Amino acid sequence: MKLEQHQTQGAPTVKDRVVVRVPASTANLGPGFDSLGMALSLFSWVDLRPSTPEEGTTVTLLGDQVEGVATDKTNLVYVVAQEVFARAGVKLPELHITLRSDIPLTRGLGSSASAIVGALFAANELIGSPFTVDELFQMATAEENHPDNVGASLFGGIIAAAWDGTRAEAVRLNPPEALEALVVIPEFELSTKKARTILPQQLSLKDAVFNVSHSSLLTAALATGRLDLLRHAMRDKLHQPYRASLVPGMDAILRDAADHGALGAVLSGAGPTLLLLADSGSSDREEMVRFVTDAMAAEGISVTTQWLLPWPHGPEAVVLDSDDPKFELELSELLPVPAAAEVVR
Ligand SMILES: Nc1ncnc2c1ncn2[C@@H]1O[C@H](COP(=O)(O)OP(=O)(O)OP(=O)(O)O)[C@@H](O)[C@H]1O
Ligand SMILES: N[C@@H](CCO)C(=O)O
Repeated sequence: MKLEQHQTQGAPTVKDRVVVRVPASTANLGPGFDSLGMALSLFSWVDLRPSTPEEGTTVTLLGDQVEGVATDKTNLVYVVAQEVFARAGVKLPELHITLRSDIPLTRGLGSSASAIVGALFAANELIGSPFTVDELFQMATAEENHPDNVGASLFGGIIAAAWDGTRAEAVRLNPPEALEALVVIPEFELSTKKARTILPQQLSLKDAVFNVSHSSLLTAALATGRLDLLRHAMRDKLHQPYRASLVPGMDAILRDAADHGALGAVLSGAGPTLLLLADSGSSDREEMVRFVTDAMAAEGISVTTQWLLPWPHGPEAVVLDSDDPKFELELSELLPVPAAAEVVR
């Protein structure tokens, strides 16, 4: 039966259920601090259904990676969804929220950005999509305070973005065909807040020029498929040198990864995950994994390594009426983890 009580005259018809799958992201790509991002083939899911005042708001968490996430109205997804409803003039104070994420929390793989983008996208779909994707991008950037992770999760592929505090702009690039990524995820968490506090407030002109030039070179290299330039172009003097003390083993990996088969290596977002890019046609995958595992073990840190692909799509959504035979299916049955073969660029 449809939830007629959520339809009011002149207001959009509220849907019964929306499930969204959103990709993870890696930000900065080295020199492109707060401006370059790439979506990755690792996912989180947001499932929204309107609830009643009697049932109230519920938050159900699925899987290990969302352990510890708030299950009351302080939950990021609830808060962001309410911002969408408020802006649209729709009242939906009670929600049934189900969250699954395969993106580890506070590791530099954009878990908060995927939750924000998932909440914005699902909430917008739930009330009949009053907002454009650009409007969602503006809201996501204001929420996260930088456009790199949210832009990648929202548009897919690689994005070059800028935010002046009022308006965000982004250009999406198709990832080069042969590009793949090895993520090296340490066992410890590092909050973005802590990893930003350690940054200096001022930079020398020399270091600023270094970053502007390398970020420009990297963007052009990615746009034209010049993978041979990544080793040179992915260097950074704005954030990584200052964050190195928070991630033991990082210096050695960034310095030597290219000698062990990587195209380039960087801190993923605010860390502590490290990202090594590779050429699927020529890189020695086993040697790369051995190298990073040994380098981190030498510092007493155990890591999980995972091979991922640049993911070309933003959020994908399924909108369901309560009389749909699929209505009771779990979110990852509606939107399963895609097979690698589905990555068509
Ligand atoms: N699926 C989710 N649902 C609700 N809240 C989430 C979810 N995923 C992440 N969060 C919130 O985001 C916080 C992590 O944000 P933080 O910016 O520190 O790390 P990150 O986004 O994983 O890394 P980075 O921004 O460096 O890529 C979590 O502690 C949690 O509060
Ligand atoms: N650009 C951001 C990404 C983390 O959210 C940073 O490096 O702090």
